Amino acid sequence: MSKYQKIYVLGAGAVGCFFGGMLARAKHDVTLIARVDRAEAINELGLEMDCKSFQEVIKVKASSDLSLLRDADLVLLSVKSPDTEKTIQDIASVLPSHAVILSLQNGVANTQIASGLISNPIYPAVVYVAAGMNGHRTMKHHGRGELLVGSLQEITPPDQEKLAGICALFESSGIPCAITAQIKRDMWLKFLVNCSYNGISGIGQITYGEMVRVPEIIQQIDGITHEFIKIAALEGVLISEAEGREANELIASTMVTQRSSTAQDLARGKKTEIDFLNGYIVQLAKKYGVEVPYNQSVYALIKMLERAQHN
Ligand SMILES: NC(=O)C1=CN([C@@H]2O[C@H](COP(=O)(O)OP(=O)(O)OC[C@H]3O[C@@H](n4cnc5c(N)ncnc54)[C@H](OP(=O)(O)O)[C@@H]3O)[C@@H](O)[C@H]2O)C=CC1
Ligand SMILES: CC(C)(CO)C(=O)C(=O)O
Repeated sequence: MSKYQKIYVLGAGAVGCFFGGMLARAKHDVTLIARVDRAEAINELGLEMDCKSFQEVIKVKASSDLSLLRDADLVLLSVKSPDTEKTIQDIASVLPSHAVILSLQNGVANTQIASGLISNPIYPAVVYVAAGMNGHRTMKHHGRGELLVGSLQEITPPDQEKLAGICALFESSGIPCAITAQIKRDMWLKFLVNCSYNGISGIGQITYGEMVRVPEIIQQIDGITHEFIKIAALEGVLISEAEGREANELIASTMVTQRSSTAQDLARGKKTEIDFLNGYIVQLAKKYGVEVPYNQSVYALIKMLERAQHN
C-alpha cells in the first residue's frame, strides 16, 4: 500500500489536472485544490481528460478549502511561480509535519522559496508534459507526461524512501517517474527549454510546431540558448551546445500543438512566470556582468504585454 494515501493537488490548472487526474483515474485518493468556480464545475460534472491516448471524464474531488490539507500525506504543488510564496504561507499552519510536498513547477527557484517558508520535506520534480485548460473542467493534453524527481541536497536514505514512494505512486498511475541524482542539472535543462519557447510562444500566441517553422525564430532560440548555457556554467551547471540544441529540438517534435504555459497566461490576462524564466537569466547576467540581449528582449516584450493587459 502506498504511504501517500491522501493526495492534494495545490493548483488545479493544466499540470495539476493532468497529474491529479491520472492519479485519480488510477483510484488514488486525490483532492484538487482549485478556485471556487473550477471546484464547483469539477465536483458537479467531473474532470474531462482529453489526452493523446484516451478521452475520459474522471470523478475526482475538488475544493477551494485549504484547511482540508490537515490530513495530507502528499501535496503536489502546481500553482504558478508568482503564487508560490503566498500559497505556502497559507498552508504552513495547516499541513501535518509528515506531509511531503512535490513541486511540479517550472524554473529553478520554487523549491528553495517554498522550503524557506515551511519545514515539511519538499522535493522538486522536472515535469515534461504539454497541457492546457479549456474552460474549468477540461484538461487538454498535447504530449508526453513524465517526471524526474530528486533532492536539491544529497539524497539521504529517508529522502530515497520518500522519493521511491512518490515514483511508485506515479508509475502505478501510468506516469513514468524516475529518481535522478542530478536534479539541479535536470532542472536547468528543462529551464532552458522554457527560456527558449515559453516567451516567444506567448508573444506570438503560437504553437511550438509553428515556431520552429520560422527560420528567424530558430535563430532567436539559438541566441537564447547560447546565452543561457553561459549563465548556467556560471551557476555551476555545465550544458554543451549540442545538449542544448537536442533539448530544444525534442520539445518542438514531441509537443507540436502546444502553446506554452506563458502563452496560456497571457491569453487569460494573467501575470506570467517570466520573472522566473528569461527574467531570472537576466537577473543572474546582471550579477555576473554578462550581456544576454536575446533573453533580455523576450523578457522585455513579455513585460510589455503584461503591462498592456493591466492598463
Ligand atoms: N502547462 C504546461 O504544459 C506545463 C506547466 N508547467 C509548470 O507547472 C506550473 C503550473 O502550470 P499550469 O498548470 O500551466 O498553470 P495554471 O495557471 O493552469 O494552473 C495553476 C492554477 O492554480 C490556481 N491557484 C493558484 N493559487 C491557488 C490557491 N491558493 N487556491 C486554489 N487555486 C489556486 C490558479 O488559479 P488562478 O489562475 O485563478 O490564479 C490556476 O488555476 C507552472 O510552474 C508551469 O510553468 C510545467 C510543465 C508543463
Ligand atoms: C514543456 C513546456 C514547454 C510545455 O509547454 C512547459 O513547461 C510550459 O509550457 O511551461
